[in-house]
Amino acid sequence: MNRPDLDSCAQEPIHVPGAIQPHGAMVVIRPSDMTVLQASANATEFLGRPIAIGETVDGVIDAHRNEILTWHGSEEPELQIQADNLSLGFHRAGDMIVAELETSPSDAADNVFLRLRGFAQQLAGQPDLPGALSTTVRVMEKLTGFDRVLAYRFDGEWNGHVVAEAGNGRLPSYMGLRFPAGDIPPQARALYALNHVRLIPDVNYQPVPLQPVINPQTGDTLDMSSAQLRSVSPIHLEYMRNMGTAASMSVSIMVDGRLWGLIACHSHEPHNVPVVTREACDFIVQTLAMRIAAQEHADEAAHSVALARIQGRLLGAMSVSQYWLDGLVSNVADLLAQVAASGAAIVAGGECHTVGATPTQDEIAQIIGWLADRPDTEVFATHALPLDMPAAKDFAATASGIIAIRISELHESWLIWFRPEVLRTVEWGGDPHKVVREQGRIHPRVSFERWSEQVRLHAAPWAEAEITAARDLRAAIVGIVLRKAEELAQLSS
Ligand SMILES: CCC1=C(C)C2=CC3=N/C(=C\c4[nH]c(/C=C5\NC(=O)C(C)=C5CC)c(C)c4CCC(=O)O)C(CCC(=O)O)=C3CCN2C1=O
Repeated sequence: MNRPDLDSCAQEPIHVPGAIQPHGAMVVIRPSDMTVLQASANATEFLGRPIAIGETVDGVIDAHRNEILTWHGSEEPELQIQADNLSLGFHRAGDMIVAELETSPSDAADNVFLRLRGFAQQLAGQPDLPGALSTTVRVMEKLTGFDRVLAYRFDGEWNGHVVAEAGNGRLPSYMGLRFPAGDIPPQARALYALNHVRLIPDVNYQPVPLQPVINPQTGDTLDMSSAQLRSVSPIHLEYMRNMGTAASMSVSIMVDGRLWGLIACHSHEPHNVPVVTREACDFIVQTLAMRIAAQEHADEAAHSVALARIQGRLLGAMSVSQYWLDGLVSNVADLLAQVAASGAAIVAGGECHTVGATPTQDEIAQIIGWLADRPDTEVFATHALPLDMPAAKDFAATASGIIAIRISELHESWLIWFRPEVLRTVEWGGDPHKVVREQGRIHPRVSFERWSEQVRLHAAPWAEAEITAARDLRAAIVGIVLRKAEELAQLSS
C-alpha cells in the first residue's frame, strides 16, 4: 500500500527527541572522568541536589561509581541499581553512559515474584498458542493494573491483528480487530526490535528537555534508542488520545530475532508501572516468545516433512518416466499437494499441460509473458497476483495466488501452481485508508470503531515451507533435465 503521507511518518526521527518523559530524570556521563555532559531539566528533583554540567557526578550516582564503571567495562548491555526508593538504570549511548532515575516503591518486587512464579506454571499448562497468549495477557493485566492488555500479532505486510485480550471493561474490546501497518511505522518497529519495553504513563505529559540539548562530546542530539524515558512522537500521543487511552505500555514479542508482535497495555486514566514490574513483564513476554518459537519450529518441521514425503514420490515418478513432465502430470494429487494448490500448469516443449483448476491457456500465456519481464526470477510467489499484474483481475477466480518456477531459460519452460481468490471480510479498528491531513500535516485517524472491508483479489497466503518445497522441486527437475540432456548428447556422439 504505497501512501506518500505515511512515508513522511516513517521519516520522523523518533530516537532523537532531545527530551524525556517527566516520570524520571536522565544524566549523560563521560565514563573516562565521570563528568556530566547533559542532564534533564528535572534531574535535581530526582537527585535531591543540584547537578552541574561539566562537573563530575556526585550524590547517589557517585556512591555507585565503582559498580557503574565495572559494568561499563563488561559486556552487559544494561545495569539496574535499586537505591532506597530510587531505581537507577544505566545503558550506553555511543561511548557515553546514560543514567535514568525513577522513583520506585521498595515493596514493588514482592508483588512481582508471586505473579511470575504463577505465570510459568500456567503457561506450561496451555496446550496451544491461543491459550498461551490468553494466559499472558491475563497475567500482565493483573501484574500491571492496566485496564486492557492485548496480544497484537503482525502479518506479512506489518498489519496487526489483536489475537488475545484481557480487560476490566473500562476500555472497548479490540479483540479480533486489525490495524494498518502505518499505525506503527518502520522506524518505530525497528526501534522496538532493539528496545523491548515502552511506557507512557501519561499521554498529556510535558516533555522535559535535556540540557544542553546538543551533547558537547558528539555535537549531536543524544540517541535515546535504548532509553526508557525517551519522549514519544507527538503523532503517537495524538493517536493515543484519539483511542481514548491516557497511558500505554507495549512489550515487544521477539521470535527468532524478528518483531512477531506486541503485548500492548492501555489505561483510560494515567497509569505508571515501576521499573521492577516492567522488567518482570519483559521476562514474561520473553517466556511467551520462546513458547511461540517452539510452536512455530514444530509446525514448520512437521509441514516440511509432509511436503518432502510428497516430493519424494514426485521425484520417483519422474526418474522412471521417459520425459520429466510425464512423472508430474501422472501424479496430479501429489503435484497439487506439493504446495496445497488447486491447479497447476506445465509449459514445456511449446505445449501447456494443465491439471486441476487453472486459468485458460491464453491467460497462462499472459502470465508467462508477464514473468518474462523478471528474467532473474527462478521462483516467483504471490498470493495477490492481480495487485502485481492488473490483467490477472480477469482470472482472479482461479489464479489470485501463483507459485511459478522457471525450469529452463533456453526453452521457455515453467511449472506454475495456482490458488483461487478467497473473499475475506477484514474487521479493522477504524478506516485504515483514512489519512487525516490538516495544514499539510498528517494526523492519526480519530475513529477506531469496527470498520469492515471486503478484501478481494487475494488467495490464501503461501507458507514458507511450500515455497521452499517449490524451490527444491525446481532444483530436482533442472537436475533431471540436465542429466537427460547429457545422456542424449552421449548417445548422439
Ligand atoms: C490497538 C492496537 C495498537 C496499535 C495499532 C498501536 C499502535 C502503536 N503505534 C506506536 C508508535 C508509533 N506510531 C507512530 C505514527 C503513526 N501512528 C499513526 O496512526 C499514524 C497515521 C502514524 C504516522 C503519522 C509513531 C511515530 C510511533 C512511534 C512512537 C514513539 O515510540 O515515539 C506504538 C508504540 C508506542 C507505544 O508503545 O504506545 C503503538 C503501540 C500501541 N498500539 C496498540 O496497542
